[in-house]
Amino acid sequence: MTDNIEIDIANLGKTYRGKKHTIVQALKGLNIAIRKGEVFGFLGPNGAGKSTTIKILTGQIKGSEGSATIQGVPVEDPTSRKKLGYLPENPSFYDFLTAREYLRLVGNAYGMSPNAISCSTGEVLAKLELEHAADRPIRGYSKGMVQRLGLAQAMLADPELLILDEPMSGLDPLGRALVKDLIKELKQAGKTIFFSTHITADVEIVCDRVGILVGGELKALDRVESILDQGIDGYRLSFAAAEERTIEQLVAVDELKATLEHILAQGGRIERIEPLRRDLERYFLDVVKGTNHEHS
Ligand SMILES: Nc1ncnc2c1ncn2[C@@H]1O[C@H](COP(=O)(O)OP(=O)(O)OP(=O)(O)O)[C@@H](O)[C@H]1O
Repeated sequence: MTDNIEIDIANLGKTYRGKKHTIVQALKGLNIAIRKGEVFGFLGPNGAGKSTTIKILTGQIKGSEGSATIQGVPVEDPTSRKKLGYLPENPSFYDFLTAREYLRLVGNAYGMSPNAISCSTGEVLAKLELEHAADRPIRGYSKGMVQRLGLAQAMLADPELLILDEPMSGLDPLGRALVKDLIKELKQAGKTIFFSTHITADVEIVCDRVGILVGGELKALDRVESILDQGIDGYRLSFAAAEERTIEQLVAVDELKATLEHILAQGGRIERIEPLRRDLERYFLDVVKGTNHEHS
């Protein structure tokens, strides 16, 4: 293990034993090393094993095989969670409390001083645009407000590492944009963020790397930039045949060379070659359907 690894997941497996002796292999031989300061998107369809991984990392359940460490400390050891902020998949709170009262409870659990709790509460409520509702019981909050309070409590103790299970879930477009900006801000402050989602657009904008989990197995692991660079599906070619107006044509990757040679041989003029990039959504669908075999 090197010093700049924040989360190290090695050969992690999880088997659930269900009713009537059914067995669900939710995770199989998972290997991921998350670097300090990295924003990592853990992408996968429903039932892929994302929450299972996160529950193991946060000590709520035990893996069946392999190991996981946070800052070198095994996740079975509660001290591994000292500098961790966590947002569960469906956060729920004592809804008779107000947000401010709830955050005081969380701050106490982190061992923060009353002064630090009060300062940080003001900051996180402002960042998540919940100031106006800070002194209202949580029971009156909308779903999006509850989700934002979940993020506020994860950030309260200014943790070095944030593990967020579907942070954009239940948020409207404004809420999603707010959370994406927040993740970018946390990254700039040097935090490490590991978050799960099944929405590729969330990953494309804020993540450095993405891991795609399907049926408990990691099917792809790469930098978002590299995925977007590799993914050229074809070209939009603009050319003018001798003395004629510009024509646009879609050309497959393996036909580009021959098409260009043909146009030039006929005395045509190439005006523009625009690569048609495969976005992360397309890449994700290809991986999930098993048509993409680029692993790294
Ligand atoms: N306590 C449990 N007992 C039995 N099977 C379980 C249990 N928890 C999860 N599973 C099964 O393990 C698999 C992985 O579930 P998990 O919740 O980790 O997926 P996920 O990727 O988080 O899905 P989603 O995006 O729907 O939240 C699923 O087949 C699920 O049914």
